[in-house]
Amino acid sequence: MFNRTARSTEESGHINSARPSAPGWSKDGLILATFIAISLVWAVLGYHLHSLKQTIREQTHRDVTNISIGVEKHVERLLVGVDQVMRFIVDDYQNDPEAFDFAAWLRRSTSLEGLTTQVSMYNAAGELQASRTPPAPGLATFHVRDRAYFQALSADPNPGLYVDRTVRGRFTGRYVLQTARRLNRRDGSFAGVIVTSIDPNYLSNQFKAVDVGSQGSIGLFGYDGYIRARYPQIEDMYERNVASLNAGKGVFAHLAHAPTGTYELQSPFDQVTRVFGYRTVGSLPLIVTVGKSLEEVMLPFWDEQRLAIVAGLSITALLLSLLALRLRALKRDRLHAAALAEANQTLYEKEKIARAAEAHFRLLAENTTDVIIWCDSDITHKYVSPAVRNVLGYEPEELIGTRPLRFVHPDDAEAYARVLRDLTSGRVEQAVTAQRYRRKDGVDIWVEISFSVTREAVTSQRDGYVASLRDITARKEAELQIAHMATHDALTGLPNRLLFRDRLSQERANAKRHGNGFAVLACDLDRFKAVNDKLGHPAGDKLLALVAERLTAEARDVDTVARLGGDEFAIILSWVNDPQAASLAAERLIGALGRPFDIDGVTVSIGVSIGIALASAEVENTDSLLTNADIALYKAKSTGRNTFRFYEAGMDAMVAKRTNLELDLRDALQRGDFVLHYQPVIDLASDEAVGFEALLRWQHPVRGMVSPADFIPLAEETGLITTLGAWALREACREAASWPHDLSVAVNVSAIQFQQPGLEQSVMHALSASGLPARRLELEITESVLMQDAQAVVACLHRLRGLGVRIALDDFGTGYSSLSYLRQFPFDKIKIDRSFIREIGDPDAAAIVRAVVGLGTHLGIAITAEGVETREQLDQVRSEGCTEVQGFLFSQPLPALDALRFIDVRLSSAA
Ligand SMILES: Nc1nc2c(ncn2[C@@H]2O[C@@H]3COP(=O)(O)O[C@H]4[C@@H](O)[C@H](n5cnc6c(=O)[nH]c(N)nc65)O[C@@H]4COP(=O)(O)O[C@H]3[C@H]2O)c(=O)[nH]1
Repeated sequence: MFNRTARSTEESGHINSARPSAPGWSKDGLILATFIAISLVWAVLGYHLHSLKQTIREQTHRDVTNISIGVEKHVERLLVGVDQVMRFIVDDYQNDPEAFDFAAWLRRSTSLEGLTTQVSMYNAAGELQASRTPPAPGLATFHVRDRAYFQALSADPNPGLYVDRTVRGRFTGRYVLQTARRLNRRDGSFAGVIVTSIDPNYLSNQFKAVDVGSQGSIGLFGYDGYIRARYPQIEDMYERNVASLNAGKGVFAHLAHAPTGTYELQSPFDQVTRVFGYRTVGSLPLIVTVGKSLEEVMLPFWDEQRLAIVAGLSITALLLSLLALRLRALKRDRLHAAALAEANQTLYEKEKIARAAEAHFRLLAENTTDVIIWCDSDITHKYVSPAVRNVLGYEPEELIGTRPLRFVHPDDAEAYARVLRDLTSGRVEQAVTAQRYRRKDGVDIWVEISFSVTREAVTSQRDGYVASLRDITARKEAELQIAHMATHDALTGLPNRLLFRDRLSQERANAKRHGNGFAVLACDLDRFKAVNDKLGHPAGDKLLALVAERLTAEARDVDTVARLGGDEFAIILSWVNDPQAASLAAERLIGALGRPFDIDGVTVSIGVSIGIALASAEVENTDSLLTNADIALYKAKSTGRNTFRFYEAGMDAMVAKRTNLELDLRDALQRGDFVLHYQPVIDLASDEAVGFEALLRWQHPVRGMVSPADFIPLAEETGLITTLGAWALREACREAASWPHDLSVAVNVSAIQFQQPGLEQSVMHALSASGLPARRLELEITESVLMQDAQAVVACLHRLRGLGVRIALDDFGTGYSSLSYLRQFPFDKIKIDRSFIREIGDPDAAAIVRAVVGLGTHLGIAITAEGVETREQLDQVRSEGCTEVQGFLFSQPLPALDALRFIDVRLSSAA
């Protein structure tokens, strides 16, 4: 187009002096032609502006449609992910309501953290049964019978997921988006509901990451017209019904005609007119809207319009001048023949005008940020505007004579060639396409190109194409980022639960096709919580990232390593046909995570427990595979950690039994089913009771008295020992404060209590609350306490000793390197384990007791013999030099009242 103009300019310059000006033109004809030309110029400019406006508008409609697809998919994945977990919980509950363990589900479903603020369960009367976070004191009796979801789910025996309004939550008073599912009893009757409270701010923040311009908006609505989440947020937005606010013109008016589409609307909230794309969210009763400000997207248009008006006015002025000149020339022609020279001059002026006109058109093309291109009918570049320097890094001249396909990324070349074929074959008049272009500096960028056919003015034959090309990399990257965010864990970059489940389905399809097996590994880090508590969350995050690196390094390319949430990872091992291959892989993973980690200069050691479920080509249900791997993981953790176990049939029942015991234990703590019994400690020099050892008893309403040997390990494993131990300390000190004659009380302290913060506070609190002098309290610890972080434990023991409390080493002789522990901390007492006393008739056992007594005497430590049952044993431990004894020979552990009576009897018999 521009080249053609240039050529004609040269030709007219050549005839300028030779050809008389427009012979045969009448005055009226000239005036008419000039006004037609002016009208044409304005018509062309008007048409150009009109089509540009249309293009921007249509492009914006396409943009908001594309972005709304991304946002809709993202929201759907999030909500379906939440619902998936709820469906698992509902299934698990309905399979066996009695064995159902809500707490265990919550621990396993850490993927809900962040997105959700609460997961809770209500009975058929709408009363709270359990929740992830306990209600604030004073809220314990609220009910949810008035909630819409409760009423809907209790009335409908077969409802799906119920998505409620965003309302103020009962637990926190903050706005939450509640989704709920119905729980049935075995007979199908209504048993209650499970409710997940989603943080609408979480969704708003995700929307914020999407580029919709500074005045754009993204909203999530329910079919009821209420806002579920929106960015930017507006005051009271959850209370406003958008359907009635925008009656007849908003998203709901359009939704009545089609589930997806676009529209334009002035927002009643901030009066901004936006182009909206809307879509229903999968099968959920929700709609997303994505809006871009019309004013914002039209900015390039207004610039272009200004330029066009300037150009139009200039051309008009020039044409009018030309007309005036021509009229004058005509007049002179008629006056005498010498007017020929003047007419030539007029021609020259005309030439100037034409040049100016071209210059103005060129100005238009050269001042837009889009690259304007004209190609001939062969799609060879004939004109390229200077904006190409910014967009592709080439000089315009470098592109002249080249063809577009040369610059396209090889992966996009085929699709692009198809579009160009559609144009050249005449199938279409216009085309808009987006693909990657390679810049001159080798960087690939995303560009969008709109082609329109141009036609020769006189014949209307196609003679080329005008194209405008713009850089849309930022928009594309935002779209790709949204897709990535929805399927990957932000911290480690590993696939998240959603993608993991997808890969699991693919793996199953592959296995079916090829007849191979595969394995699912559920991995849980050991001692991760301790690192997190001790070094803080940023250190915990770094550790998780390093763990992800090591797991990925151990896996093969065909395997999938995913982070399911918290310290929970999962791996799909492809093409695994025998357990041995899975064992080897698990051993490698345990070895890799067993090596110490360096976190900002601090060396940290953790471990990993792994549950393995093997899948054959016939496996039907991929969900059960992960559940089975989880059950095997549970078994691995309970049998010692840093190990792996395969899933075996029947494990579920065993896990359920253990889970029941754990639940019982938690209930017992709340009901106060624990008591302390007291076993007297006898001083061998005076034969007097000098104190009592406090021993826990569980008075179970059904099982009767449960031995601590049965429940202490479980309490340690579940962390309940911290609460239980603190209670035992308070209770023992309270009881001992009422004993006469400075009798002391010994309390067992578990190794786990040393790993948790707060042990010293518990001891100080028990002493100050009871008024018991610290010297009358003795803490009994076992060697296992010193086997953990010995330095930290010894420091803690010193601080406890600083309070005046005495420290005894319990069960001495049952560990591995007992004597070395005696060097680490100056204990006040050693208690020789009763297994040695039972065997004391045996010369070897007697020799060991003698050695310990010798060591104790040498270090000035009192020695207690535990489990003395017979007079012979008493005589022997006395002759070996023990200073104190405990055992059934004197008394079984006694309830508190009997212990007091025991003291009275001893005192009166001594008197
Ligand atoms: N066969 C026999 N046994 C005797 C004799 N004299 C005492 N015993 C038993 O030996 C155990 C001594 O406690 P332990 O070694 O600290 O061993 C305790 C201790 O490790 C743990 N435990 C008990 N109460 C607590 C507590 O409050 N906190 C912690 N962390 N552990 C506790 O449970 C273990 C078992 O406690 P119990 O079943 O009460 O068992 C007690 C006691 O009843 C005897 O002459 N013959």
